[in-house]
This record gives sequence, structure tokens and C-alpha cells, in this order.
Amino acid sequence: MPGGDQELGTYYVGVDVGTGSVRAALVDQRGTLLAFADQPINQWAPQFNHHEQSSEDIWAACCIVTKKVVQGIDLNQIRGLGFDATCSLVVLDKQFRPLPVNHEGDSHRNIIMWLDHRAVSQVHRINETKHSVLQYVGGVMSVEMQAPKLLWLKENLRETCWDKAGHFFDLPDFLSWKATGVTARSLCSLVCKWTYSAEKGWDDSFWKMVGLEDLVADNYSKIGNQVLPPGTSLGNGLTPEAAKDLGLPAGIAVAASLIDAHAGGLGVIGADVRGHGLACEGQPVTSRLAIICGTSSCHMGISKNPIFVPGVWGPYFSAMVPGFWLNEGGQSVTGKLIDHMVQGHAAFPELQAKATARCQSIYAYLNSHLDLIKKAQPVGFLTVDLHVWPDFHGNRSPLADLTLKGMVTGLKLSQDLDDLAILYLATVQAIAFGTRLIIEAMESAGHSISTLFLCGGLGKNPLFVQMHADITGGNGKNEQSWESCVS
Ligand SMILES: Nc1ncnc2c1ncn2[C@@H]1O[C@H](COP(=O)(O)OP(=O)(O)O)[C@@H](O)[C@H]1O
Ligand SMILES: O=C(CO)[C@H](O)[C@H](O)COP(=O)(O)O
Repeated sequence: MPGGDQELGTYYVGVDVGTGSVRAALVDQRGTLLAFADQPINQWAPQFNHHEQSSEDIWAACCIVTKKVVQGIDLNQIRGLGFDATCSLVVLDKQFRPLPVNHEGDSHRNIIMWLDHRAVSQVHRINETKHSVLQYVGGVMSVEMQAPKLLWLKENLRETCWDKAGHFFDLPDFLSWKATGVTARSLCSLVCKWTYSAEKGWDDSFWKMVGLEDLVADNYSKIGNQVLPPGTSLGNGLTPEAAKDLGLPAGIAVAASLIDAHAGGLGVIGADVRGHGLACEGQPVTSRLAIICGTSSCHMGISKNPIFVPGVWGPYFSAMVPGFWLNEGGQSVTGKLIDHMVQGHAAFPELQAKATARCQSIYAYLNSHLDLIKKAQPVGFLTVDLHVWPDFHGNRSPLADLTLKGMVTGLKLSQDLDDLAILYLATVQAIAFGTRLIIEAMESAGHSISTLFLCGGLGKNPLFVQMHADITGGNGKNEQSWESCVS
């Protein structure tokens, strides 16, 4: 519950929609966290590489967590509300009702999630055009972006979805519309996922060349023709209907939103580091790399001038920090990969039972188990003959190859808890080596990075943070996990 100088203060509510859950935070005017709540959200995978969610389910979760964090405070002291969310594609009809994005015709499932890889053929054809907008996504468009998904809907669900669609939103923009009734899109979403240029706007020739010329109609009304910088106050603020849903006063300011990784990046990249002995102290903010590590990891580096890094998304102007260019490296599955490896192992039930008996998370238990079995050696040496290639869901950066698959070498016949712990360690190390490859690609292209700032669910894992420090060349002092970030 909030405390301290609450009578004097004002409050702000931030809602963060990740892949697996929705989180709300109540903060005061200094940004101090006063209350926090989270709520899981549903995902459907009706077939391989298809991942769907429901905008109604997500909105309901936003309402639950928001009501929880404002319990017991004077609602009249709340000054503003902001959303961030994954860059998933929400589809609504002309009356703003959900439309199905699946062959089953289930309109409850009206979101194609960011990690959905159904549009493989579509993204190949888009990349074959070699259109100039592709220069601003690392040279190769990802199957996780919106244009290939839109083309998939047009080619596969013409009657049930495409022809009826009135509005295609990035999830962060859907949430700000739901709260305010304003259909303006955030510059963050449109630049990073939809090929919009902060300087030149939409490029008609791209949409025409890829077979989505219908979206150019009515001045791009279906995908956004009013574009605002993140943080801009929207319309007349919170509508009475949304206010009732969320348990907040009508009319409070609602900000144009951000993609979740960008909110996390913005939250940590400008941190005050004085007194921590970090290499970036007194150096420009461009020497920092924010890594937002949840289901996926996103590597956010900024620069004064555009830097073109092959296989790394961007450069995106003003999409995260106003006035700066952003490069966004990424690994499509990191937390999800660790969970997959651990939960799929034969010794997982034993791990769960032992962790529960000690009231620990499975990861805290595994970390202490590794400490136990490493004996006098550094923990990293436990994997001298076990190696993982982490691209189980393709490689987002820097290889930009969605066809890559995962690999494990050095397997033995035993399947006990020691094996599980070592496989977990090798997976974490493989992810950290992936980060190192991304940093090397960014540095070869002109970035100069001295300090990593980690946040997100994996930031709670000291082994994950330490392996990133060791493997990217730090000494464990120059990297720090900033858990205050809500992403
Ligand atoms: N206490 C913890 N210790 C270690 N890892 C954790 C812990 N809690 C969550 N994680 C990891 O973080 C990941 C989820 O991070 P989160 O930021 O919540 O994801 P998202 O924003 O994508 O929903 C999980 O996949 C899990 O691997
Ligand atoms: O593509 C992304 C940002 O550009 C993110 O990977 C995506 O939004 C999922 O984020 P998270 O792993 O935090 O759920």
C-alpha cells in the first residue's frame, strides 16, 4: 500500500502488457513505486507458429491490475495514465468489434502476437522487393513485423477478416484508443513495426509494391493517419466508459503509448549512475545499451546520427528517446527458451518439488544447485562439453534468419537434476553469447557501448545477469540489473 507523503502527492498509473502477463504500477510524481499488481493473460497456439491473444482478455486484465494498485488512495490525486505493450497486431471491424485472425473464425482471438511466424511466405516476398524502407529495419524485414502479417490476413482470411476490417492497431495503440476513443497512433509503434518514417511519413510505393495498396486508401485510415510522439496527451483524456472499467476518474490524462521494450529502454537508459563506478559515468548516453529481457530480449542502443547495422532493426528516429536514433537488436525467445528447456526436462518435477519445499523459485533453486556442484571451479566451467545454440525460434539479430533452429551438443544418457541445472546454465550462456554477437555487430557499424542495463523478468535472475557480464567482456561491476523497470 502506498505510504509516506501521499496526502501531499499526486499519482500516475503505468500499465505494462508483456507477453505472459499485465502489470500495473502506481508511482508518485518523483517516479517512486508505491504499488504493483500483475495478472496473467491467455495465449492460444492453434497450430505451429501461430500465436494469438484476445484484446478483450487483455483489457480485462488491465482493469484488474489498475483497480488493485489504486486501492486506498485518493483517486482525485491521480494525474495520468500510460500504457506500453508488446507489438502484437490487433484487428477490429468498422464498429471496433474484434475480428478473428484464425481459420476457426473465433473472433475472441483477434490478436496475432508479435512472436507469431505464420507469415513466412509473405515476408520473403516483401524482402525480395528490396524496397528502400527495408534499410530502416536492418536491411531485412522480420516476420514478426506488421506488414507480412497484414498480407497473410489478406491472402488467407479475406472474407472473414480482411474485407470486414476497419482498424489494425499495434497493441499499445489499441490500449490508448480503448482508454480515450482516440485512434491516433504512437510514433514508436508505427516507426518500429509498420515502416512509417518520422521524417517522411508513409511510403505509398511500399504498400503498393507488396500488394497492400488497399491500406493507402482514405489516407491510411485503417492503419493510422494521425501520429503522435509517445507521451503526448490524447484527446480529452480517459473516457467515462474506460474510467468505469479501470476504476479511475474520467478525464485524467492518457499518454500516447510505447512498445514494451521501448518503455523499458526509456526507463533504464537514462538512469543516474553516479557513484556506482560504472564505465558509462560521465560518458554520453550513447555508450549505454538497455536490454529488456522477458519472454524475448531486446537490445536498445541510441545514437545522435543514424547507424545502419545489418540484421539489427532500425535506425528508428525518435521512436524511443526523442531526437535520437534507435537501433534495436533482439533475440525472439530468451525467457521463453529457458522456461522451455527447464520445463521439458525429465527432472523438472523433482526440481519443482525441491524448490517448493524450500519456498524458492525454480531459478533460485537451480542457481544454488549450480553453486553446489561447481566445487572449486567457476560455475561457467560446468558446461565445457555441453553447448546450446539458442535460435529455437529463428534468429532475430544479427543474422536475421527466421529459418534457424535450436541445437544442443554434448548430451549424455543421464537425466538427473545435475543435468537439468547444467543444461539450464548452457542455455543462459548461449543467450548471453547471442547478446555478444549483437553488440559486436552494433560496434562494427559505429556504436561504442561500455555498459549494459538489464531489466525485465530475467533481470531478477543473478546468473543471467552475471553470464551477460562475463560473456560480453565485463567484470561483473560494469553491468547492473535495474529492477525498477516495469517491462
Ligand atoms: N524470479 C525469477 N527468477 C528468474 N527468472 C525469472 C523470474 N521471474 C521470471 N523470470 C523469467 O522471466 C521471464 C518472463 O519475464 P517478463 O518480463 O515477465 O516477460 P513478459 O514481459 O514477456 O511477459 C520468464 O520467462 C522467466 O524465464
Ligand atoms: O518485439 C519486441 C519489441 O520490439 C518485443 O520482443 C515484443 O514486444 C515482446 O516483448 P516481451 O519479451 O517483453 O514480452
